[in-house]
Amino acid sequence: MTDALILKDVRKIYGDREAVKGINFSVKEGEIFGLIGPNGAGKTTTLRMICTLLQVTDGSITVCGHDVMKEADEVRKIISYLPEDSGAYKDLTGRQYIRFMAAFFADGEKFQQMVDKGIEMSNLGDRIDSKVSTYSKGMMRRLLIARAMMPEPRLAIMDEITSGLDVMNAYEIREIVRGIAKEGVTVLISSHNMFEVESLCNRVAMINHGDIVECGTPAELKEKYNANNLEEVFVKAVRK
Ligand SMILES: Nc1ncnc2c1ncn2[C@@H]1O[C@H](COP(=O)(O)OP(=O)(O)OP(=O)(O)O)[C@@H](O)[C@H]1O
Repeated sequence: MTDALILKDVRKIYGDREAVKGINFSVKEGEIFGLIGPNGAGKTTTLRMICTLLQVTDGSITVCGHDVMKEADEVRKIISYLPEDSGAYKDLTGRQYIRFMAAFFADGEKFQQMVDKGIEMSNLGDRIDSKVSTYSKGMMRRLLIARAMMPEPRLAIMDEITSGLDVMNAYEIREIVRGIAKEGVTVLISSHNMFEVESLCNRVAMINHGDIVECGTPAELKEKYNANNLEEVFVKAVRK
């Protein structure tokens, strides 16, 4: 398997604060990879650098062979990013929102294909014609994931996709993410919920205070630390 994403010695400095301290990890094509760590660890900063939304202070990031600094336009064509706090225009219906967003990417037949795919993926049934302002958090998240997947990215990046959702909705979103990966899309998620990541991700990198403290499959890490779950691994790894 080739690497869809490679980070080499990546640093981010905000003013006098070093938020990301020279991190290294790579994500293989078709993997679901989790970047996990507590609040303020540097997850969002890392995702935003990968998405070309933040300048990298030092080091390099390559997405499917393209350098995020030197080939930002190429990178933007092959990724999608779903920020944690993203929303949709509340006065539009789900269908209108999907059509509005698809128009940025395509026209003619391709536009219609994109809209059909988005509507199917959102799985909103009749509610696709209700105003977004009437959607539950779970429905909103499904609509946003559908929007993010419409342009068929090679790398889908999602920040805390299940935060604020109840058990059923979070379960459903994880199923959608598994489906996306089955279609061959590489998925990078961030989360502070270590239990959810364990069941969803092929591999994880644990980040704490801007440093990667561990990286591997959940099974490898649990064995290495003789731990029952990733939360225990994390606690043991940061105490090393
Ligand atoms: N624009 C900014 N200016 C200055 N410091 C920032 C800025 N954005 C983030 N930081 C700091 O960088 C560090 C990493 O923040 P980041 O948001 O990347 O963490 P995170 O792991 O995503 O946390 P959370 O789970 O709370 O979203 C924190 O100490 C944060 O306060």
